[in-house]
Amino acid sequence: MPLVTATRLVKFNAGHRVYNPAWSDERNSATFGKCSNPNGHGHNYTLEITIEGEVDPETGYVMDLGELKRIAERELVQHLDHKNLNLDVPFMAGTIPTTENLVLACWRVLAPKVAPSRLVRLKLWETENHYVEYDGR
Ligand SMILES: Nc1nc2c(c(=O)[nH]1)N=C([C@H](O)[C@H](O)COP(=O)(O)OP(=O)(O)OP(=O)(O)O)CN2
Repeated sequence: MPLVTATRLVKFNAGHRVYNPAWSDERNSATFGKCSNPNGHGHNYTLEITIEGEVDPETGYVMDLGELKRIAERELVQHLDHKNLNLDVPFMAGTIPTTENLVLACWRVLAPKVAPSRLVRLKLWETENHYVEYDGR
């Protein structure tokens, strides 16, 4: 059977301070620049979620993208939206809240929830100018 991918976007906004707590303020500032501002800053994030599977002959769907939206909102968005990524989000605890660490955390949370489809790619936009991608490797 052919495998088809399907993608759903979800959006959330969140604040963070990008810094390594084991470092001095000077080293954080030299490494992370304005992103290490002690009072934080915020972003409007867009997460592109791509799943893969066989097309169900009865529905014509790989997976209902409305159902994928509901899963993503329940598992991710409600925990991230209007939150401080350094303080409020249990699945980000102990990590520097970079886009890379956030996409890895989103993968760990979401991958087990989309069966029998398979999560094959997450693309996370932090600003309109940059994004990271992860495919589970
Ligand atoms: N590899 C990464 N690099 C950077 C990350 C990251 O998560 N991974 N994050 C940041 C900061 O969070 C920063 O807030 C990004 O904002 P900004 O520099 O304003 O980003 P833009 O690309 O939109 O703006 P430009 O003016 O075009 O730089 C930095 N680096």
